[in-house]
Amino acid sequence: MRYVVIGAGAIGAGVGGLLDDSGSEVLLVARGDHLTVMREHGLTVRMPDGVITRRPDVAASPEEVELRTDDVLVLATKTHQAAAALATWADAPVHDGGHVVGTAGERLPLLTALNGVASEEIALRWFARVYGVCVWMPAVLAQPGEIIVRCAPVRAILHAARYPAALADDDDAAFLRQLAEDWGRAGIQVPTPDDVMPWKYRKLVGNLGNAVQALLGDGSLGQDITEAARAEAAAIYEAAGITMNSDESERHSRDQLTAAPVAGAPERMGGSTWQSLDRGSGSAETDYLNGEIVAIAHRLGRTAPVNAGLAALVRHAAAQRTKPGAMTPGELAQRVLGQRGESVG
Ligand SMILES: CC(C)(CO)C(=O)C(=O)O
Repeated sequence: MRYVVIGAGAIGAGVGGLLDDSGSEVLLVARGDHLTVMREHGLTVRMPDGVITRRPDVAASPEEVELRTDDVLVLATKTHQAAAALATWADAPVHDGGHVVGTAGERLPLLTALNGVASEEIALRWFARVYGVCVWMPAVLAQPGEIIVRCAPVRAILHAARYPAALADDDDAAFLRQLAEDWGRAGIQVPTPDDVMPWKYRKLVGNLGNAVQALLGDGSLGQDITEAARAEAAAIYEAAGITMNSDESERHSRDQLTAAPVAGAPERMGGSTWQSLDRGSGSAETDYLNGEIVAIAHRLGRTAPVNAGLAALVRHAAAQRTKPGAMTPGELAQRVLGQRGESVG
């Protein structure tokens, strides 16, 4: 199988670089300076236990790629960019023996390696075979062409399953076995639960703190605000009848993921929302993290003011290209908790 990674940022290029290094065929789709550097100098992945520089194939768009029937598409953009990326790739022709045998949307499996719980439904609009992925991979795009992967020897844990789970058949099981084998050689564990969504809903609760970390610049601050966002999510999940994995099973599944210092890594590094603000990218995926809780609440005729407040502040910070850490814990608590509490850090 060849892995075509659409959106080769921290997660996509991290996975792609490791797969390429362990003998899988890889093609990375990226843009801007990151693409230029990878084209000219290759992709460098720094890890706690070593550095690799690889030269996987790279491309900017489907026009530069001849898709094949053994391709697997790995979507690794942020969720707010997913629809545009998938619409670009869905109609790309797939070739076999010199003939076009269909489109990517009809023929190729698509993995949604993104945070949040929305990308699977988004993908079904264009792709017939969707596999949801719950991504645990602490990684940073440190500079164009260079990714920091922070864990060793296991680099990442990516639970994967057919979406929707009820469609899973023997072909899906065989495909996921092959995937787990290829990715396992790269140090990426791929557990294959029957249904990945309880994992993704649990991970989403963890990711509700990304906004707080990005706004305050430091994940150890504003714990009370993060807890309030998570408590609000738990109440909304319960009201909506959404099941998620227990804290214990999640902790247990991540037992083998150990972060360690990486030589040459920037001193200050945060999660994905922190990285979006730090890069001044103009947008962040918070509307699909904290905003997902707001959407579930609205579906029930309720509100989720803490998560709505965090999402609005990150939207504003991203649009203004404000760097992480522009707010104090007290200011943030005042804005999102109001009279309910005052964060002291
Ligand atoms: C926790 C982590 C780093 C794991 O993949 C993540 O989900 C994020 O940065 O958003």
